Amino acid sequence: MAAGGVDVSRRSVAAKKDYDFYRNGTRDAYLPQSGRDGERRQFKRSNDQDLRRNDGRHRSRLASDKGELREEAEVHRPPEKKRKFSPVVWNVEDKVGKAPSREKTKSPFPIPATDVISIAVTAKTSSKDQVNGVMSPEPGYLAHVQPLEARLSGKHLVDDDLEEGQLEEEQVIQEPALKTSRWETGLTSPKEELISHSDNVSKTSRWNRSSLTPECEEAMVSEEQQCNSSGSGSGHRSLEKLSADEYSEHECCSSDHDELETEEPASFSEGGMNMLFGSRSVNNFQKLNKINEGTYGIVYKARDEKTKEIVALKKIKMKEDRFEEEYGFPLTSLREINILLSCNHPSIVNVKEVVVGGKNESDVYMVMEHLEHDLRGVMDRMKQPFSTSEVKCLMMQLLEGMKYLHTNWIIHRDLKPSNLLMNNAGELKICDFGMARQYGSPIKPYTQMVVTQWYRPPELLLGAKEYSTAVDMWSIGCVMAELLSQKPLFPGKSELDQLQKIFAVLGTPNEAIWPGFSSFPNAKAKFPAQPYNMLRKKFPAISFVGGQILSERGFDLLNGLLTLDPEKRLTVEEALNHGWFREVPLPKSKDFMPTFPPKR
Ligand SMILES: Nc1ncnc2c1ncn2[C@@H]1O[C@H](COP(=O)(O)OP(=O)(O)OP(=O)(O)O)[C@@H](O)[C@H]1O
Repeated sequence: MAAGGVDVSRRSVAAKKDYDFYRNGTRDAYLPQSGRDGERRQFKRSNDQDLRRNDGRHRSRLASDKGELREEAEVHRPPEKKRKFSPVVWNVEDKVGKAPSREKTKSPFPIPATDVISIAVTAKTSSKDQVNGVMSPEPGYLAHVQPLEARLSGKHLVDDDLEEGQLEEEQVIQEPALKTSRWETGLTSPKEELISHSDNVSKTSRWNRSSLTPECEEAMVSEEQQCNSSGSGSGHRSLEKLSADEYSEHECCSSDHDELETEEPASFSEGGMNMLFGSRSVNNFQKLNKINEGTYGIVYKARDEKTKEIVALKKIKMKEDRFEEEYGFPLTSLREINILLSCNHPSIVNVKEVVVGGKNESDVYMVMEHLEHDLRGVMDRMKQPFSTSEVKCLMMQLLEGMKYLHTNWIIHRDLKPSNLLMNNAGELKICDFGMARQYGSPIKPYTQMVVTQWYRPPELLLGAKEYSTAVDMWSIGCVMAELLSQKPLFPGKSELDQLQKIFAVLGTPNEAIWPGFSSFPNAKAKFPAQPYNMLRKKFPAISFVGGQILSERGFDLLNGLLTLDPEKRLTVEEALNHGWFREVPLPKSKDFMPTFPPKR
């Protein structure tokens, strides 16, 4: 194989042999029928097209041509999913760019002013950027809690009064609308239908935009400063300016700082978000010990005094300094609560309710099911890596959870071992949805400053602004590698170092390997030429020293997840259907997964 000029495209038949060599280090070692390509071919026969659509991987085909988009949009509607709550609605008003109508959105419930807890959701423009919302005066138990954005959205779910002409264009462009939300199987109750709206939402809000897609989520609260204030936020800088010691901590990741940078400037009037009316007090819980402290919250183990159930309480860290550019309730937490309240899957941590109180009356806590461990802690304490069948058990659960999210148009954007909880019943659950967001079509530019650096895919490191579910699949590949070897695969010290580490193992890409690579903003950096894929060396099929081995199929799955070109990277469906999970050793039953002593 000629170095540097090899087309290793998985779609290129002509280059297949070279490609096999590139992937495996040797031509002979690759057995297509038993490997992933075999699996993928088999899998694709059935519904490859649908899967790709469900997985948002066809984004590059979403051109601006309206006719084309209509066609795409029609097939984009995801299947209905079982969720805890049906409607999650963002700026439904904005589809026609009109100011909200108070008549239509007034809550039918009388709101006792004294009982309302007001939380300022603010951002760059501080006290100006506040949104009001009111939840119904029902008890704050989960079954009655409406997703927060819905409470904030300030608009009836379906605006029947919209003029046809006004909607038409948006419908053509962005069919998978939340107007007919993917979670909306019909409006379930008057309470869900009616969302009160603040008098204070400005007509000139930048969120009054014409979008019906799930990205409307962005529209509800200003978020510009979320990332910059975060202790772990890395902020976006060019690769050239980065040096290794700028990353003192590997867990650097920031929020959607610039996701709305193309939006109009915010203009909001004063207000409060009266969203927690009726929520229980945190005094109903006895705090037992602090489990962990993250960027956005402090997590406690606690006991529900009433039910005696052990739970995890995540206290949302408020941005308290009014003179800072942002203060108030962090958008990331709002997103996290909303998404987690909506999700219902065994591999996704269950948020039971939101409670308030504590030292400050306005403290907000998420009440979650409690899991004893996270994978980071477990791996740090294990004497040897998980066995192959244990890795399969964990990977299956992770992929099932991710399939649920991707099918519901949610990208997690921060998958890493510390965000994968595990209990002594062998269950794995995905947590920390602070970075998660919904996506839609056409894909809009999002911030690339997501995903903790070690688990961040090359397209983000190279500066891609348009991305989708493939970013999670890369992180899953990194997690799989770490589960097998018990050490991080790409522990980069800076973004540049991160890319160099990736290319050193997977090969330096070029236009043949990854069409479009050279047009990424950060692709101009001089990367050392590495023409071969060295991944197999790290995960050998045979070990003479008794180390972990990875079968041909296992390697094929790992290599498919860690594919540089996101267009060619495995989708969650493809990964789940991979033959590795069906070959011996089979995935271990959860009942037989190892248990671990509690953390000290
Ligand atoms: N439901 C839970 N049960 C037990 N432990 C949990 C639970 N949720 C979170 N934790 C622990 O708390 C840690 C931090 O939680 P989480 O990641 O949600 O906080 P965060 O502030 O968003 O963190 P980050 O800084 O990564 O964004 C997790 O890594 C995990 O160890």
